[in-house]
Amino acid sequence: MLLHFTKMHGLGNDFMVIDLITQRARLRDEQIRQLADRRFGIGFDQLLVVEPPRSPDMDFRYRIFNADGSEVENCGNGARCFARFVRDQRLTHKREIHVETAGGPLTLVVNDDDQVTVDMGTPRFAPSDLPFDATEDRPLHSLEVDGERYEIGAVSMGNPHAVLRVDDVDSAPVERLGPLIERHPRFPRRVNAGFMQVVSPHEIRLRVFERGTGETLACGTGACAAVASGIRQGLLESPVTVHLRGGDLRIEWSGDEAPLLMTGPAERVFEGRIALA
Ligand SMILES: N[C@@H](CCC[C@H](N)C(=O)O)C(=O)O
Repeated sequence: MLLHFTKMHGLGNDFMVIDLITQRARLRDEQIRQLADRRFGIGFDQLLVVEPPRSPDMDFRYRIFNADGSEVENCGNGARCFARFVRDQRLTHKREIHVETAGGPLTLVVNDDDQVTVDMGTPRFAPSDLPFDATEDRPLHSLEVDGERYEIGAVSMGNPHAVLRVDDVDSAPVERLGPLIERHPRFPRRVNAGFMQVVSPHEIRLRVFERGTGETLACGTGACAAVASGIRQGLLESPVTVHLRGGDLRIEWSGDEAPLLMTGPAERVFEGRIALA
């Protein structure tokens, strides 16, 4: 069968987006890995799937798969692309869109300048929310990696994040530590590893080694988690501009139970049809 797809990106974090409301398909893990391959397939960091909602209060169900085929709870850059996709495909005309994800409900708002603001919900720090093997909920946890001790913030944005503060993201050992943190035994479902450089209370630089994908040019939930961890540690104040290798995001969070808002662009690159085996 031929499956219609759209290739999109949010700050260079790239996606294959498929509409499973007007089309039918069931993708196996190995098919997702093959489609994600940048030489033998289409190439993407995540596959985003649009489905009908299960709850009548929601507009869509939004499912996310990493390049390794694993299904995950949330994807921030993907959420902005999702909003743009459902409007471009005329699946909705709404500017405020409510979606179900495996990590909880999200509200996506398409602004007049076509940037998208996502209400990402409230950051969670309890170790059991990630999950993370630790007895206390603390701003920083000591983690031994490759014989060295690091202080990390543990944050759930629906999906799990470990945030490590570094002096300079350009020289940070992302390629070496990223995979070790991702698969650290204290994170039983693996984790996304963020490397945050604080530039000022309102500005950070960030690189993220993503669970199931590797380092990406930008990670939306990673940006939210880094800012939430930085605010909790008293290093940052809302709003915060996050400089990622693919561009900038604006994050606002007034703390405690307040929702965290992420604003940034969403771009369509091309459309195509692919034969599924
Ligand atoms: N790129 C995403 C995050 C995608 C999921 C992540 N790799 C995970 O496994 O949790 C973003 O923009 O948030």
